[in-house]
Amino acid sequence: MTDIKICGLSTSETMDAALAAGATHVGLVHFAPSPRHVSLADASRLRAMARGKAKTVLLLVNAEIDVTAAAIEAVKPDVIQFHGSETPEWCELVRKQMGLEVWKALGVRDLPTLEKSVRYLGKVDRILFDAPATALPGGNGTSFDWSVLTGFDHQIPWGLAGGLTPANVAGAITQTGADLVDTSSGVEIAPGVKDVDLITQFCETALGA
Ligand SMILES: O=C(O)c1ccccc1NCC(=O)[C@H](O)[C@H](O)COP(=O)(O)O
Repeated sequence: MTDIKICGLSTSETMDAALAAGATHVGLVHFAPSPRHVSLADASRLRAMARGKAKTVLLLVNAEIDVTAAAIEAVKPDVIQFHGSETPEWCELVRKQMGLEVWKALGVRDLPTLEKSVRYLGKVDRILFDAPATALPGGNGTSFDWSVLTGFDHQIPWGLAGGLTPANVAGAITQTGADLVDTSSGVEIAPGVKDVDLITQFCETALGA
């Protein structure tokens, strides 16, 4: 069965919807320029709702070490997702020092980008293949050409992100064989405004694929 991450949750109502619909992972964005940014206090409150029901993924972008440590200490996520230009060495350091699951997002343009992921082998728990950064490092609602994934020798568990919606997620799973699908703007009615019905539809469709 494919794991499902609903990213960029910021309200109790939409967190409840994601948990009720069967999301395996819920994402909290702590990155001030994002319309989905949540404070550490709000992230901690939302994290408590998910405890024991889904894994909480805290998302940071090129954060300094003190900010990273403070965020992990405050929110106590199950997973930290790095969505900037964090190096394999940085990911490994955080994974060892903080003792939690570490994911690295990579914006995919072509096969060489996929090949870059191998540098993270043994240093992260999952690679998230996303569309390349545009206005924001992620959460832009754009897809990449999934055909580059065909035949690639994945050495690290991976997930698929970028422009996934209730309408295309089943096809994405069938085409790519992703172990995890991740959506943010595909379940929104405006940037940062999640919709309960779209969250439910996305999860139902992904679970049925
Ligand atoms: O969601 C954001 O606002 C965001 C901001 C900065 C870095 C990453 C961000 N999101 C990361 C995610 O994991 C998204 O779910 C992923 O990029 C897919 O987004 P979308 O194409 O909107 O479904």
